[in-house]
Amino acid sequence: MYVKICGLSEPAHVAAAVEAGADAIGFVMTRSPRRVTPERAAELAALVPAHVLTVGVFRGEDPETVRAAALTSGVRAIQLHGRHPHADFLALRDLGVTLVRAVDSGADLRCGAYDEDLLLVDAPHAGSGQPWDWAAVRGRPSGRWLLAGGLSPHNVAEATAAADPWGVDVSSGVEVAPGVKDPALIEAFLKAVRGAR
Ligand SMILES: O=C(O)c1ccccc1N[C@@H]1O[C@H](COP(=O)(O)O)[C@@H](O)[C@H]1O
Repeated sequence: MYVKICGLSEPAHVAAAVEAGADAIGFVMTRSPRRVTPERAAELAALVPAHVLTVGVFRGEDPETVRAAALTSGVRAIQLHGRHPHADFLALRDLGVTLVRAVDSGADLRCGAYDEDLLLVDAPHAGSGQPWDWAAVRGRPSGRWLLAGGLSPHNVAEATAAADPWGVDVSSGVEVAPGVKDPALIEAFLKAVRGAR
């Protein structure tokens, strides 16, 4: 099971996620309690070994703004929330990074329908930490897709059993306060996922 830990802003928490075995690490570069500047994301991304994917998270920004932030930060993937049109994914294709389309369950759930590489199926309010009806998407997404939205060390096994995703993504569920990660919760999340299958 592929695991992304999102919304990191401190070197110690990046190290904790890498040490725990995360496959991908996200830096939020849009309005959020977890927001980091592209320059800060670059400092954090430099601490991440090559086998771990670095992801810049955006919501609703135009492709040129996303492009500039991705180039400054050096992230190797771009995650777009907010029902971006297909044209926005095509406009970023030449960057040569992994493109992640983040949607709620009412969207087109075919990974690749917008020329993205990964699909992320999230709660209606991304980053809110609110669990939702994960079972409702079981069997609907196609291709490589991540389940997100209200996951935590306590419920991720239940969520993966319900939705049968290719991977999972967590932010609030490994925090002690909005934007404040807890290394012990990051480790517990990875253990819960790896033990879930
Ligand atoms: O984390 C945020 O604040 C955020 C802001 C804007 C877009 C996406 C955001 N986070 C993403 O939300 C999901 C799940 O978060 P949670 O575990 O429910 O808190 C995850 O993909 C984050 O990347």
